[in-house]
Amino acid sequence: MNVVVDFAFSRIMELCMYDVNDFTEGLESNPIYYENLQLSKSMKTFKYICSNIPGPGCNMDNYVEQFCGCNCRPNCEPISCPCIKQQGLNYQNGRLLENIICGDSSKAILECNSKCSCVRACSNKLVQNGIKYKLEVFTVKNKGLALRTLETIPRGSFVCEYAGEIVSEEEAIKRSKNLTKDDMNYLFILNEHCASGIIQTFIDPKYKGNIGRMINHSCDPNLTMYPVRINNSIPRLALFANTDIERLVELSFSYGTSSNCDTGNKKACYCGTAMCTNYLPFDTSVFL
Ligand SMILES: C[S@@+](CC[C@H](N)C(=O)[O-])C[C@H]1O[C@@H](n2cnc3c(N)ncnc32)[C@H](O)[C@@H]1O
Repeated sequence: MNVVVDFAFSRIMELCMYDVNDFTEGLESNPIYYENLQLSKSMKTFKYICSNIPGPGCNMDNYVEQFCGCNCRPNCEPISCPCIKQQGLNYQNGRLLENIICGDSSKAILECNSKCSCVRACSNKLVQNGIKYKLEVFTVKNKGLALRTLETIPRGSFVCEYAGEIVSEEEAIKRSKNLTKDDMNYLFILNEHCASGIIQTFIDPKYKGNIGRMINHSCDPNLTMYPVRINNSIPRLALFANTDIERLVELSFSYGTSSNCDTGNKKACYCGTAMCTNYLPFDTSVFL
């Protein structure tokens, strides 16, 4: 009991002492700095969270711990661990497997969970252990704020999640209705194609979110997003390096493929890559 109290006390002390320029308010294991930035109005009421939380309309039934745990100790072996055997191997040496990076985007990534007996450093626990690389928020012409790395990130490494409030479709539509062409859009709609149809997950880090909300779109991105499941069926949107990323390079992922709107909401893309399609991808389904 004392240990728990001591731990809680030292955590409170840590939080009281976090650097004022730490975007994560001391909540991530490494501070993520931003200096001399013009923060938009919405940033002043923004609350940092490390991973998804249920927002308005979220189905709480999906939030309970749903998966069984393994009894592997201390680490999991691919041939014997039931979690790995269920969905296949995901990581090797702390990186996403090459065959997943090279295109098996349909593979379900299931990590060991809080019911498992394996250690925190288990080879099947990566996303849940949080951000490892030193990152920095900075400003880019025409794109607003952005995120870059302060150290080299090898291909296949986990960088961060795109985390926010999980909201219902109705709430997503409500939040999108008031957006003008000039507003930044943070709502991400994940469409997962499965045997029973398309499962949609609406993640909005506008008011409550993690550092992933600072990452801009690129038509030739250096990060790729994979849905990862840990304790329940709600996907965590994990961003992995799809190439070696040098120090000070801006991090980017593709917001999607569709730019199928003629609603006047089309927004110019300033990713500046040779592959640029000139417009940001745009999912019209919630902009009715
Ligand atoms: C998730 S936010 C990214 C962080 C944002 N730049 C900020 O300052 O908070 C998405 C918004 O950033 C801007 N953005 C992202 N990528 C862009 C790009 N390639 N070109 C132009 N604007 C971009 C758009 O306004 C978009 O709606």
